[in-house]
Amino acid sequence: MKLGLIGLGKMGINLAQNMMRNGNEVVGFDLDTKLVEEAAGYGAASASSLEDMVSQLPSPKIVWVMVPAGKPTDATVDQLVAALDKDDIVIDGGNTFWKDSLRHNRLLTEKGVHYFDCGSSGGWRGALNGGNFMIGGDDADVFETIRPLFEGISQKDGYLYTGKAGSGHYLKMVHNGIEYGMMEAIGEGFEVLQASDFDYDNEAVAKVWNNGSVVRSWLMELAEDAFKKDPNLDAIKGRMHSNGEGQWTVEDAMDHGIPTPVIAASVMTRFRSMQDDTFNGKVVSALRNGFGGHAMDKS
Ligand SMILES: O=C(O)[C@H](O)[C@@H](O)[C@H](O)[C@H](O)COP(=O)(O)O
Repeated sequence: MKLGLIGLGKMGINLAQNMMRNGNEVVGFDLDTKLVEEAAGYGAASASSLEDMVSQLPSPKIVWVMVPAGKPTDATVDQLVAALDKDDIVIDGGNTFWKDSLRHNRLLTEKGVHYFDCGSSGGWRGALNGGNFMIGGDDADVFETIRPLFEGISQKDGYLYTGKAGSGHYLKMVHNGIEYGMMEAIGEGFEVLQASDFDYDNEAVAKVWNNGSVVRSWLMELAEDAFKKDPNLDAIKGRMHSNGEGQWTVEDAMDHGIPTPVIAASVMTRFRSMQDDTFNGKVVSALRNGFGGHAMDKS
């Protein structure tokens, strides 16, 4: 099929190649013209604006949005509401917060445009070679018209139509909550090994665990790769950025009264990692000193 792709960053440009390799025609658009040229080098048709991209598509038009979640996706959806017509299709492949997806669904549906919220997993490698997709959307029949696209760009059994709008991005949010907890457990385990009385080779440990152990996994393979390049990760800081999905998972769990201590702790640990010092620590230190005369480290 022929479709427009907005957002040719590291996910989008790889997805474009994957789509074209699987028999689709892609019209690529990005605010960065260099990325549009790069996509053209892989065989995508170029668009100079979102409207130009839309004008190059046959009806019903299919547009895949692959821009950062939040304001950039909001702005893109607003433009698409203006540029598209009844029966056109929008697929948001980004990590949009599911309640924003519901709002986007409302905006597009009012115009008769079908909306699919698609959680995309597997990183840039998956986008390029076969990814994993969780797709929500109110109209199951319309999903059938875009199923062949997912059949081509996914790993075998690597996509799922999850039901009504919002359910795709919701599922991806929970996936990422799990991802936070798994990575935190791996990180903690290696920190214990680092501090132990024994002399472990991190790469060798990750490697042996990747061959038949219960904790073998893609994340452990990525750990093995990282330790191979830098045995004690001396070149990087332990600051853990986050895009929000772990936090959203915990917030939604709390709304439902569901305890998620592992995911919650992993979110808090990420936040703590971004601070050089804490006011909390200063307060506790001052209190210990107050009641027990315990030592305080001066700043
Ligand atoms: O499944 C995936 O392929 C990843 O989860 C991907 O979506 C992305 O790398 C995360 O959004 C990072 O999320 P954090 O920045 O919150 O760790």
